Amino acid sequence: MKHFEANFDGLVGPTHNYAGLSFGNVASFNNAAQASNPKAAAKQGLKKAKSLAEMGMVQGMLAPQERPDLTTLRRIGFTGTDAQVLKSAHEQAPLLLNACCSASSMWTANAATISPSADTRDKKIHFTPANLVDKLHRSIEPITTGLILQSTFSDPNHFHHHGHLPEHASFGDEGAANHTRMCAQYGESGVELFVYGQEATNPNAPRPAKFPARQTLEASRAVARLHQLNDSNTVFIQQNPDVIDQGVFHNDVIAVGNQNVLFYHEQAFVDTQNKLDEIQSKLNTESHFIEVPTNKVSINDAVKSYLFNTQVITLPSGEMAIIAPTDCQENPAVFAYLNELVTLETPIKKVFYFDVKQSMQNGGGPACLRLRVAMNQHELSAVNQHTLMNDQLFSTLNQWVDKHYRDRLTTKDLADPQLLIESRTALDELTQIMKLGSVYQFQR
Ligand SMILES: N=C(N)NCCC[C@H](NC(=O)CCC(=O)O)C(=O)O
Repeated sequence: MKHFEANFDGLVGPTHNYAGLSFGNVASFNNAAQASNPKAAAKQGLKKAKSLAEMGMVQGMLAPQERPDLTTLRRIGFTGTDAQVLKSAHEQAPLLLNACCSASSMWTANAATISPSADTRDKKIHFTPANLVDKLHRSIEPITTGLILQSTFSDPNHFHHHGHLPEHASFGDEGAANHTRMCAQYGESGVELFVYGQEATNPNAPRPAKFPARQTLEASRAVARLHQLNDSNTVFIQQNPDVIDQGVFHNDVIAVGNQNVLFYHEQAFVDTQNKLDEIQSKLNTESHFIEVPTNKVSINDAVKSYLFNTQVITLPSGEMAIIAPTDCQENPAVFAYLNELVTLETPIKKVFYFDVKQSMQNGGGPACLRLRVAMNQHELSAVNQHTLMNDQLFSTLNQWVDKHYRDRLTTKDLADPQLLIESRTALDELTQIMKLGSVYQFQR
């Protein structure tokens, strides 16, 4: 049976803005308080998704979350009409209002961890929404994420949905941004790499000194248990705490895998050689470990350009390609490295560049914008077909963006009651376009 990797990109929501909410994420901090362009952001994302579909990839879209999040604002004590809630939050606690308005669900690499049916004991695809507890604005995502995933992958014969992990720092979980899977073919059992930033329950284990380590080993192990994986198809690897302190807030900022390729920076991990040996011993195919040395690409250049937040995809021809942000073209060291990479003896033969600058300015590159689901033809038939990218969905969603999105937004605009109305109107229409049912609180 045919099997492949599908990518589900996050549709950028109407409140996309720069609020400097992510301590440890250099771009988010540096661009705080700049004006954003939600319309351009959504269109950049749609263009990337459509281009991958045109390359012959299976491409889906995941709906954004409801923002401003009035449910959370009421939960923390703001009362009255919706407009009054926004006004008093703006006056009394503007930073909390910003957190409740972030369009951060666009980075669907953080939506969940997914294990394909080839790896799991019950032979179903497993989904665990990430609790994202390290950041307030992201910790309010998992319940709606679960609902959106369930309405996208609804057939219980194929899809096994779990709740998010306990909402405590010991179980900090950032989803697929700290998880990658290696395999020979997508439909064959593979090895799932869980990359964690710290061991929460072991105070003597290494951890970063300056910035938070968002993913814990305890969370990674819990997800592996829930997903019915075992020792022979998992490897747990610690991220190098020194690079977290240089702005590598997720593993997908420093490493990415696809099939038998692991593309990573020399400084990405702790105990690198032993971990590579463990991966190779558990994998039933010859691996290509493509290690990028510091003397070719510094950590600073990797963080600025997002060289590793690229998608490594297998094209229908069997060749691999890298989907990179245009920022990689603009960085001389990184551009030179990529030009050299395609000439080397590795499966990666092409690089395609995409302008996703609206997302990059908040620290989200091409790989942050997508959630990978390895699946077979039967499983794909069981997916909500209205979420799959094609000419029609592309043009419908572009028109929908043109109709509802602003082309300029600052944090000052977030209390505007009109923005709430615009967002709800847009999302209500979107649930009809994508046949999602009532996934939002305002629809319930
Ligand atoms: N690497 C992956 N997979 N995802 C990138 C997530 C970026 C996101 N930025 C933000 O949430 C910034 C929001 C703001 O500052 O307005 C984050 O830090 O969680």
